[in-house]
Amino acid sequence: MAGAPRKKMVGRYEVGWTIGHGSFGKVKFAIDADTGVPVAMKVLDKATILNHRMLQQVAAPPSPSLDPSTLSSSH
Ligand SMILES: Nc1ncnc2c1ncn2[C@@H]1O[C@H](COP(=O)(O)OP(=O)(O)OP(=O)(O)O)[C@@H](O)[C@H]1O
Repeated sequence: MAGAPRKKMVGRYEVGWTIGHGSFGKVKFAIDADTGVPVAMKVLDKATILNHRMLQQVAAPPSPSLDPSTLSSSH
């Protein structure tokens, strides 16, 4: 018996399907497992980060602006 499919977790976020694609990677639907709040999680392409010298920004300490944005009705 295979059982239920494994949930992919990134930190406290349960990652789901791909919502869209942008210039720097893709955006995934995710749920904050602690609160149940749905968010949009941007997944950056490693090669693009290196090419654009964005590594310092990505490695910076977490700040509110780096948190996955809450899904908005504008998208
Ligand atoms: N907060 C969000 N809620 C719902 N969907 C989103 C959200 N943010 C992004 N998306 C979806 O993901 C797609 C890609 O978004 P993303 O921000 O990566 O690209 P972008 O708008 O082209 O900006 P960038 O130039 O930074 O790549 C959007 O077109 C939209 O479909």
